[in-house]
Amino acid sequence: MRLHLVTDTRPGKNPIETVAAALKAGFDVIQVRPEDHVTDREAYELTRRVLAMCRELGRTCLVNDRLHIALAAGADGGHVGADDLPVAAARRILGPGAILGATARDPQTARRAVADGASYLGVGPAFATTTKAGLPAAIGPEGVRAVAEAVDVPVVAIGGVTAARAGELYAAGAHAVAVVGAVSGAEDPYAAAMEFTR
Ligand SMILES: Cc1ncc(COP(=O)(O)OP(=O)(O)O)c(N)n1
Ligand SMILES: Cc1ncsc1CCOP(=O)(O)O
Ligand SMILES: [Mg+2]
Repeated sequence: MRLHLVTDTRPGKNPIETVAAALKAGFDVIQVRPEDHVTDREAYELTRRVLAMCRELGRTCLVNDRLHIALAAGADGGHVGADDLPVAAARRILGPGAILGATARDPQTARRAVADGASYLGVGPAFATTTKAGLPAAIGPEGVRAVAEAVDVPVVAIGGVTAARAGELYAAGAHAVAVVGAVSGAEDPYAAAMEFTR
């Protein structure tokens, strides 16, 4: 699970086209991240389509925030952060076998999340991003390293990740990087995704 694509469901974006490009380029994990304006029905239908695409290639499909949709669609797991269900509650809902990601920006939060049942940590924003508003300052590769050294689960660096800068994050101990804009905002999403797999 070294390359995660997180879907972009903002108006004007085409998440299915971006997911297809990322899968073709070799991304291992797709996280369906429905924006707030997306209804549960739409999020469910998007997840079913993405899951079918992942299943064909043996890749992993996760759902951000909306764990009932992860369960209903039969996805591999979900991801929660500070404004979502607590990690322990999310684990109870998803069950022991599911993949459960949790957001952590510092070692203390990271250790707590792992103790509560997280199977990987989403860590960031690694670099400045315009994709999500209201985030704290970027923690940089050194912030990612601090979390990676504190836990024994995979760390997934997120936020402002480009193909050019992914190497710094792997070098800092990130097991994987998660990407939104660098692929979904590209004129040619497949070419952009291939930059990562190269
Ligand atoms: C891999 C990964 N890491 C972090 C996040 C962010 O989750 P969260 O803090 O709950 O913010 P939202 O994505 O829900 O806006 C993530 N989605 N994936
Ligand atoms: C959801 C989220 N959580 C922290 S940064 C981020 C958005 C990352 O998007 P991008 O890859 O376009 O910077
Ligand atoms: Mg969330």
